[in-house]
Amino acid sequence: MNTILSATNVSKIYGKKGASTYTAIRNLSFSMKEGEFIGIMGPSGSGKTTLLNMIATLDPATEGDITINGVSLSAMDENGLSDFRSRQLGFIFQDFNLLETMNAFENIALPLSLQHIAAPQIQATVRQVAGLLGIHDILEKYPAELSGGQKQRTAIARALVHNPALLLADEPTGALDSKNAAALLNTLTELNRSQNASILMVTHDPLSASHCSRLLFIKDGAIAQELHSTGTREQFYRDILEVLGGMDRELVAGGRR
Ligand SMILES: Nc1ncnc2c1ncn2[C@@H]1O[C@H](COP(=O)(O)OP(=O)(O)OP(=O)(O)O)[C@@H](O)[C@H]1O
Repeated sequence: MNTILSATNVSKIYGKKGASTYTAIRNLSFSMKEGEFIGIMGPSGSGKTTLLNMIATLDPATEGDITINGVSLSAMDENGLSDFRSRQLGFIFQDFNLLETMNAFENIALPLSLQHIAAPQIQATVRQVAGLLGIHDILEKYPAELSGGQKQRTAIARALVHNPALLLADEPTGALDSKNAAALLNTLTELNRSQNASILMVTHDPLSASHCSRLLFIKDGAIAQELHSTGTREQFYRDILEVLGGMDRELVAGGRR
């Protein structure tokens, strides 16, 4: 299996040298194979969003390098990164980020329209992805006319339509009720299994995390622990709670020192 993502000795230091600086990610390395569903967990302020932003090509690493689909991010300039982002990455945001003035079809088509792909091909691709997500009958509707679940499926379709190498999700269930959260996680799991989609998801929620095949626990900007799903999802959920309990106990003990 191909390596889809590798981070090598990556550090992120906020602030200018000489002035006060803060090391949010320190010398972190990991790699991800095509078709993995990786979750990133960790306490507030541990560096999860910082790491995701670097992988998303939105913020450069201060040290080290990130390679996605064989391409080194540090070797590209702003234009190269922007082009790479729109072709190789798919984003699922907590609040969907659908454009209210466009209907579902146009929202889903956006990544393809930006790449100037011909209209007949856009039609065919959007309809195929909409079929995969069961939303082919709502394509003419505007976001205001969609249910929460339909908005979420539209957002996933938009993240997938250009067949990205890597799907990035930041707390994707954060704004959803438990029914829609479960539906979203089932959809991601299904995409991972049936389409071999590579998914990297930041989450605080142990239940969401239990859908992943592997979890990285970040603490103080470094990987403190890794957990693989080997048995059932229920067992994985229990293992996650155990690790989180251990991290909480350490934090409390650290606070008492
Ligand atoms: N632009 C910035 N300048 C300075 N420090 C920053 C900046 N962005 C983040 N930080 C600091 O880096 C650390 C990691 O932040 P980050 O947002 O990555 O944490 P997180 O794990 O995603 O937290 P949360 O779970 O609360 O979203 C925090 O201590 C934060 O204050």
